[in-house]
Amino acid sequence: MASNAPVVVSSPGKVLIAGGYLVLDPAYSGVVVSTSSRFYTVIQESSNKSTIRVRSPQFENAQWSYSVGFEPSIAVEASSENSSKNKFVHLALQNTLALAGEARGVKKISEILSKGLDITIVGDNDFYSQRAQLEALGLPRTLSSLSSIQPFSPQGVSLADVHKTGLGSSAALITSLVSSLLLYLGVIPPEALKDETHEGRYLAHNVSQFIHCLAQGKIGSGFDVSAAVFGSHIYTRFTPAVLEDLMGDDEKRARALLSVLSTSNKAWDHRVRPFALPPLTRIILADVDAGSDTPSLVGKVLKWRKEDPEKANALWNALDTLNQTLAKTLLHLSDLYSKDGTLYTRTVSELASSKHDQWSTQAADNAVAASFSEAHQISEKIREKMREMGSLAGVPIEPPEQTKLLDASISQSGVISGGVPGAGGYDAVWVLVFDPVDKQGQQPAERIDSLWSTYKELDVSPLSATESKAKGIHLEDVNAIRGLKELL
Ligand SMILES: Nc1ncnc2c1ncn2[C@@H]1O[C@H](COP(=O)(O)OP(=O)(O)O)[C@@H](O)[C@H]1O
Ligand SMILES: C[C@@](O)(CCOP(=O)(O)OP(=O)(O)O)CC(=O)O
Repeated sequence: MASNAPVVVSSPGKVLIAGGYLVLDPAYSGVVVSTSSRFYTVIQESSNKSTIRVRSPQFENAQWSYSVGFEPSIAVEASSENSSKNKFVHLALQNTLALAGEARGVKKISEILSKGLDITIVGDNDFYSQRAQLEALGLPRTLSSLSSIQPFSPQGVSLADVHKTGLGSSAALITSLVSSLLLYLGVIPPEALKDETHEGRYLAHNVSQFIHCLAQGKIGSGFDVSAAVFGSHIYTRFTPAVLEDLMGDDEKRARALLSVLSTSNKAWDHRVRPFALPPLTRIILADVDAGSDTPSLVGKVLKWRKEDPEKANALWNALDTLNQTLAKTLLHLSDLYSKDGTLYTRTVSELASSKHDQWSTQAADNAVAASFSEAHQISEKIREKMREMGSLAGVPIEPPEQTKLLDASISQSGVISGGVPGAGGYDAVWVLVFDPVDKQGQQPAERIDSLWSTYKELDVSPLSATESKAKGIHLEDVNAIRGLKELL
């Protein structure tokens, strides 16, 4: 695929709307929504022989040079002149190039790299808190203010100091970087990034999943990488054993990269089942300025599960049933839309201007209203169980401050449901609102926007993301992405 035109590959961020903690266990599944906010990797040919230069122009001190050696095997070495390190980028280059060498032969890869590469990486503004930008512009923290910030806005800090919003920057970054390299080096064809079921996409998944685990130093559930590759879906994790051999030992890694990561390796047993939010709805995410440390929450919940397996398993089974019912109900709404779009569209317009506790009148003889009402009730039960898990494990999964914010949000007219994403904690919430075709009067999204921007008890800032319907990794045209070409 090496050519003079830049290769641009994007990958979306994620929100785990149901299945936090449970998704760590292959016996359960999580519902993950991919976001319109994406990471973009641009690869251009350079004139520096066997040198790879990587830039992240949104950050200070974020330019790294690597030399590539081909004898006795492919080795990517960071230049001693680099003023900072980027472990994620370095491991992605080393392992993707090594795998490409195995797949296509080292000679072929050295030919492609004979001119060197210039790589630019950027993430949409949503991945990093825009509070400082809004303040500098004198703008309130609203959805419309966010649209006035320049794309890929410079953060004025180094990567180590940036405030992340929880959309999974490292998973989206690794996935877009690995996929763009696989494409550039001719390991996968462009079709792999267009066709949802192409084998090349599965390879991009396995390689990205592995490199992300290696960079994080642990084998996580992988729902974030999976969302970056496949878009919104119901995710069941892979058994960690598939990656164990590659994790520690450099020797084994050098010998077995392709055989372990190959799509023909039956040990990859993750499952990706279709999911999408219902038509005429919109997810709205908030970054709450009160951080939580996901690994420490996870550690405590897993410790509790080990200590009190009977209670924990009963709670997890009950939660899983609710999570799967929520997914089914939301998917059923898409079916109802396909069967009778007129009824669906009219019902959404009606429900959009009333609160959830008033929907029961319509629900009696209207399947669309009944399903939305059910979705509301199930997600409230999920919140209840997540709070129960938090109090049993002694961790703030949906702490009282977040309960208050969510209750105030969900009681607005036209709001279907909400919760704390992923591991929960203090740092984020999501809500699902109606987005009707006929937009008369104040819209549900505007109600949320106004509630959050005047909310006094927590510092809440919306993100601009909606659900990405483009299924995961996407091959882009550099001219079609606002603000991208100017950064190259
Ligand atoms: N724009 C970027 N350019 C290069 N590397 C990035 C960028 N954004 C994030 N990263 C990499 O991802 C790492 C952050 O990973 P992590 O703390 O796991 O974040 P997250 O929770 O968002 O996935 C950074 O240290 C850096 O290596
Ligand atoms: C607890 C979990 O199941 C979900 C965590 O989801 P988050 O979206 O909260 O994760 P971070 O991106 O690390 O903040 C752990 C896991 O599945 O890895």
